[in-house]
Amino acid sequence: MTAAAVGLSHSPLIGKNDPEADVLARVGKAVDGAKAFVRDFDPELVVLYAPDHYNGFFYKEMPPFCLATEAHAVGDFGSQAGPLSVDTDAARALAQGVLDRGVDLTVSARMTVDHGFAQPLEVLFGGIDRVPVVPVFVNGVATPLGPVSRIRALGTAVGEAAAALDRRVLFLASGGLSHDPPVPVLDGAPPRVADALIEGRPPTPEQRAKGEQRVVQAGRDYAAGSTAMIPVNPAWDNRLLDHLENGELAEFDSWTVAGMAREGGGSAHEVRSWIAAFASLAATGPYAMTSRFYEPIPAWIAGFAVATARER
Ligand SMILES: O=C(O)/C=C/c1cccc(O)c1O
Ligand SMILES: [Fe+2]
Repeated sequence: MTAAAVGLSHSPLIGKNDPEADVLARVGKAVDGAKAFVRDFDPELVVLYAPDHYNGFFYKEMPPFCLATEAHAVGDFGSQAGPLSVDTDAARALAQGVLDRGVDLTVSARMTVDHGFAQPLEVLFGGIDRVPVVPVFVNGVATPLGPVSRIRALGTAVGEAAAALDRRVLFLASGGLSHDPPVPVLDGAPPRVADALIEGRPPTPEQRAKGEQRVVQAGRDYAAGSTAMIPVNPAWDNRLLDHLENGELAEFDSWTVAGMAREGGGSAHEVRSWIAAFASLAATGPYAMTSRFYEPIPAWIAGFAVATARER
């Protein structure tokens, strides 16, 4: 088995609320580097760790993580809609392998995903149906959240199970780093919002457009500095990237949910996808980070990072 990893921040505001041209050019160069890395690695299977933003997972049942044997994207914020090219046999094998290793994985035979999954597949592969993929939802938004050590355990178990597949496997992380977008919170929500977060009734096109416009406006406010949201935290983000680069994954076990939210904002928990992906790569052997890009981009409500890594 050969393994590699890519971490890529997502933002639904890309292309809708863009920063200055020089920032865009630097991001474009980093993304082009990641694309070349992926092309060169030529994965036979992508294990994609990503969060959801109340499009697929709701409080009626909210697992800490869940692996899909089939998945379709809703197409929020203009992302691609439709079925993902899930490798169902590989997904079943990984699910069994993770459960055999004592991690209580939930499985979905019809997962609904949003831009968190669609965007990295579109950016790196040109579409959500171009490469065999095993989607793994990692809750990074809906509290309560469990200890980060369990995410590391999930990533390790997936990596060990993937090693048995004897294929070129790319572990791909979508999300984070520090950011505090206006994703709704159940605690204290008015009854109508609480009901939507619990039941997950699909929004009408008008409701979806209104919700998306709210996020676009929040990005404008964030960029203008006139907001109550927790600012992007480059020091915290770079500490995370340092630990990933140095293979110090056990360091994350002492990171607390409250501390992460305080330092990185309500959606900083999306870094769980990164921790899972790098734990998977580490489980296959020693690795080296081969590229690392970071920039705070308030217009996208994102501590925006792109990193690539492969086994030594
Ligand atoms: O409201 C949403 O669905 C998502 C918002 C958002 C904004 C910026 C960065 C992210 O990672 C997000 O999920
Ligand atoms: Fe997100």
